[in-house]
Amino acid sequence: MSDGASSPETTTEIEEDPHEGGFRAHTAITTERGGPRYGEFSEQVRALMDNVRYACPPPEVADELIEQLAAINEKLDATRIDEWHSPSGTRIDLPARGNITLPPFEVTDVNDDGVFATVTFRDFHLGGNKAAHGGHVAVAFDDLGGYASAVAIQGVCRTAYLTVQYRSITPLNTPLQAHTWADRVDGRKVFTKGAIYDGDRLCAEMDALFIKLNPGQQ
Ligand SMILES: CCCCCCCC(=O)SCCNC(=O)CCNC(=O)[C@H](O)C(C)(C)COP(=O)(O)OP(=O)(O)OC[C@H]1O[C@@H](n2cnc3c(N)ncnc32)[C@H](O)[C@@H]1OP(=O)(O)O
Repeated sequence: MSDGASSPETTTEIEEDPHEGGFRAHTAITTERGGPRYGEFSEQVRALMDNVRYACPPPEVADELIEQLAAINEKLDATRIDEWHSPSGTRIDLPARGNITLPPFEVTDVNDDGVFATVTFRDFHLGGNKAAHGGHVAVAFDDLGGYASAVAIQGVCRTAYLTVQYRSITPLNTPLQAHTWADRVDGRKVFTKGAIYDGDRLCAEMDALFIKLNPGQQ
């Protein structure tokens, strides 16, 4: 029995050696984890997060929702698995690789000029007065910057620092153009830049350092 708040005791570890450092698992990339409806499932969770951000449930509705959510959490708790085999983060066919903790993005191109993506901040990502929260903007940059760094240096990187210049309001529920690229590589260091635009308008810029992990490095 679980209260649904946290339940690591039920997380199933799969017996193999899935880890060689960083984010890299030995497990195969597959778009089949979670089944054919995992994308719909993720979208329902995102819709829940959006609705909760704006919801003001009257007490009787809250009573009902608490029961329903507790039942859902109990059901989900029973399906927990280790991070390497979880579909979230590995479903490369879905927005943000199926990771609902990231603002949903779709990578449109990866080439010598870097990574190009469309990112949409949703109601859940509200900072205030219809604008995206700056932290969520940084999350998008971290992931897409990490991607550009990994491509540039052909290895897994971790963020050493990441700064964001917020140039103008980043709107919600608007497909925005994101671009991240390796500006300079020096040994294991990838100096990476990024920008998010709403059409011609610059919303934010990133200046970051990603470090290529050594073999086995966490
Ligand atoms: C596709 C999916 C993409 C997903 C991307 C998501 C990325 C993330 O969010 S990672 C999570 C956030 N980051 C972290 O938790 C990292 C925590 N920090 C660390 O683990 C370590 O400090 C780490 C790995 C960054 C560097 O440590 P280590 O490998 O020992 O390197 P270290 O020898 O200290 O430094 C290497 C070089 O970088 C430089 N350096 C390291 N950190 C910094 C820094 N913050 N500022 C400036 N320079 C730095 C060092 O001076 C050194 O330079 P040089 O080679 O010229 O002497």
